[in-house]
Amino acid sequence: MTLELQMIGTGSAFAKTYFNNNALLRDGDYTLLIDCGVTAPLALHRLGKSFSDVDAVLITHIHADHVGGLEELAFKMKYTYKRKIKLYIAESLASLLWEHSLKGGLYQAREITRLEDLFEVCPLAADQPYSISENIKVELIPTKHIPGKSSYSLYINDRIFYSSDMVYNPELLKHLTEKRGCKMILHECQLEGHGEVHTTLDELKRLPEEIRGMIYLMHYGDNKDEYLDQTEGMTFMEQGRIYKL
Ligand SMILES: O=c1ccn([C@@H]2O[C@@H]3COP(=O)(O)O[C@H]3[C@H]2O)c(=O)[nH]1
Ligand SMILES: [Zn+2]
Ligand SMILES: [Zn+2]
Repeated sequence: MTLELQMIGTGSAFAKTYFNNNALLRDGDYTLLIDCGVTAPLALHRLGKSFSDVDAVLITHIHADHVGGLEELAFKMKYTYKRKIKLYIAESLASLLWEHSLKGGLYQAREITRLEDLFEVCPLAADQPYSISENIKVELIPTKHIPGKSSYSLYINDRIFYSSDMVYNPELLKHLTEKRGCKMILHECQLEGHGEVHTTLDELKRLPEEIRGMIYLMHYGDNKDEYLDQTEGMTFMEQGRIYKL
């Protein structure tokens, strides 16, 4: 079965010409939303879609470009579509997501007091594969992003690495490609400046050619087009395009 990946956004946190870096991963009729940032509702709308098309959501970490659309998702599911979808999230992040991010907007005395009142919460342990649908298997890989805060990359079906937000980690990319059969790398990419909490394009350019050939760049800034001929064989992911995996 061929999976389809469609980035509803490919932008960095504060990009304005691209939506937040969130994705739809489709397995036939089943649709997993990977991260749900502030711009996710509008991004879906622009593609002629809505949260009614989503069967489950997976969260990589708690930044607004990855979770800021969950309040709308939760309210729409509860009051409009009247269904509780699965929320896949690292066990270390579930209570933080509620207490530090969603409770302020979603809490309603008696009716909505916990994340479980809105979602079927599926806590994921790191470094273990989970079956999400018939043909989607996901493993969370803890990766460094913000000091002192947990953040996760995804390893999908033992062949696709989805970095989400992370600092440069060439050893991990080498390990995945050399020892774990990784064939495709969807990697965040900061175009300019120092990669204090992200991975820069200059850092990715240092990788061996055979790894660069597997890399699709995402989470980039508004001026991506200035870098089209400076990627050393890496490919910019296009927002909205459907990729067959
Ligand atoms: O120590 C910090 C923490 C945060 N930030 C900015 O806030 C953004 C939050 O979302 P993001 O993780 O996609 O990108 C982050 C950066 O743009 C930063 O530059 N340095
Ligand atoms: Zn981000
Ligand atoms: Zn982040």
